[in-house]
Amino acid sequence: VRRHHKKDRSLPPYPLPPGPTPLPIIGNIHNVNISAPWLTYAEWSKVYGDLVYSRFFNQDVIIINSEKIAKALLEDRSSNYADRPHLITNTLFGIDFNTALMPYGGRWRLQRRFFHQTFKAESASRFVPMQQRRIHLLAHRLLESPERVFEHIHEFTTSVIINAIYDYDPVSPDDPMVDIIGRVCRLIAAVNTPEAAGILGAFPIILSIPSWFPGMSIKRKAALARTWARDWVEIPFEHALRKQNEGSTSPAMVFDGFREEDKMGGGTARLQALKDAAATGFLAGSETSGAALMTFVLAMVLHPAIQDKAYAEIDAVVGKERLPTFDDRPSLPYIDAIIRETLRWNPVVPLSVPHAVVKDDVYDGYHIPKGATVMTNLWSMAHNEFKYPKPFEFIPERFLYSDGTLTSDNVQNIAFGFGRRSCVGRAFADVSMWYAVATILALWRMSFPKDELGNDVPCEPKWASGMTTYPLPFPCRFEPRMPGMDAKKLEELTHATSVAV
Ligand code: HEM
Repeated sequence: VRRHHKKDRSLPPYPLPPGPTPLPIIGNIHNVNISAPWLTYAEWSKVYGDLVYSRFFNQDVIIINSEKIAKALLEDRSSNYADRPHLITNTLFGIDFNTALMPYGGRWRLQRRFFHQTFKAESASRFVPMQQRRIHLLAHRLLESPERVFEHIHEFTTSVIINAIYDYDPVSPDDPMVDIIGRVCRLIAAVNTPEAAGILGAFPIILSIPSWFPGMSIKRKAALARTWARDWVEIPFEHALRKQNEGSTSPAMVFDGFREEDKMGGGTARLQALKDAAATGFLAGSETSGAALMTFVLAMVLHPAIQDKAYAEIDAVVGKERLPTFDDRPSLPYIDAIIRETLRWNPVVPLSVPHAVVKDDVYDGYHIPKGATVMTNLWSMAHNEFKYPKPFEFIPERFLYSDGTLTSDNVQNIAFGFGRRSCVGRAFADVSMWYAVATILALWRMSFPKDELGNDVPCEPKWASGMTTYPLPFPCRFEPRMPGMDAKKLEELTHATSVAV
């Protein structure tokens, strides 16, 4: 009774934002569509408005469904919303080194600085020749085995980021270095479900049950994940150290970090921060860009008329004697409109990465409690029908003025988040996406497979669910657009394509 009264006395003077009525103990978790929670939150916003309060077990959760509120809180009051939720599962699985998941503070700042010095737009431009080289390799792979398009996309996105971070150039789609990271991510994705995270967060005592106890296999898998996570941090870093000692002159995040260390005098904590940031970047950069490109392929297969418009633009500007280079970008606005629409149509990180509130706040007469988890519903913002009429349709023209030039809406927030924790790899991702989209459209016509009468056999794509969402591999056809295309002709085309700087 005393506790109850004490709680009453300390009730905030402002009400919490409106939201669904929670059940005792579990809160609102039973109402959420676990495979696509952003859809539930979008539904809630229709009933309760763009700022919604809910509770998952004992955790306060604030959901932001509009760009206006996201800017007001995450950007205008950025330091108060730059924390991340403290999840017990991050330590359990050995991924608490990850820049994207770590609390706001000195350790995060150090890691973010390493990212910034390598991936800010001026520095990221050093990677353009490497990105161009790897996209030409993707073109060759597509010519050899077009039916493995999604594997080739995965190889492209992982290879550009692992090159940019560690100066490591994978030689095949199943390169062992790439798999060092892939295997731990697959293991964690399989066991670290939102339900497991919610229950373990609310009742951490469960973790004191021995791992041999029925139902506690999560502890055994977590021990394996911790070992593999150490390999993920150490093994690629050792490769970069070797390359540095051999005198490599390629640009790479780890080398930039070493140079910074020489200036600052180094130190164990700084070296560890560099290792941890590098390992984070590999994960953060590969799956997201791959997800966006898989969405692009689906959109193209569904919209042959959009491909035709893109072909007309590319043929007029680039011609058929070479492939697009980054220098062509200003003359190819329709390609950029397609990329923006891809990122809007299916924001690949639909709920962004959750933020957390540093201290109590008041917004628009509502109390935002300290420690609350903040979900930024980027999906809702991307499907705001006032800003984007017919939001479920794929319409690149919404980003073009009637004279064909690009509008000022570059969907950066919707794709890459708001405030101090927004994506630090956006400039690099932007170039990789541009190269992939422009080169694929220069070379290929994409469609659904055909039946014996030559009609399209469309399929209903299934979507991956998790922190990133994208269409799972689906059957599609890649036919060369240029007559007589073979390995020799492609080689001539890539040879004729000067390296953009
Ligand atoms: C199309 C590709 C990409 C998309 C859509 C994307 C999207 C995002 C989003 C939505 C966030 C969360 C922002 C927030 O918390 O408000 C994020 C964070 C982050 N991204 Fe990306 N990203 C992409 C590519 C990359 C690349 C290539 C890198 C590495 C160079 C990268 C590194 C990071 C890091 C380190 C964070 C955490 C930032 C922090 O917590 O301070 N991302 N990204």
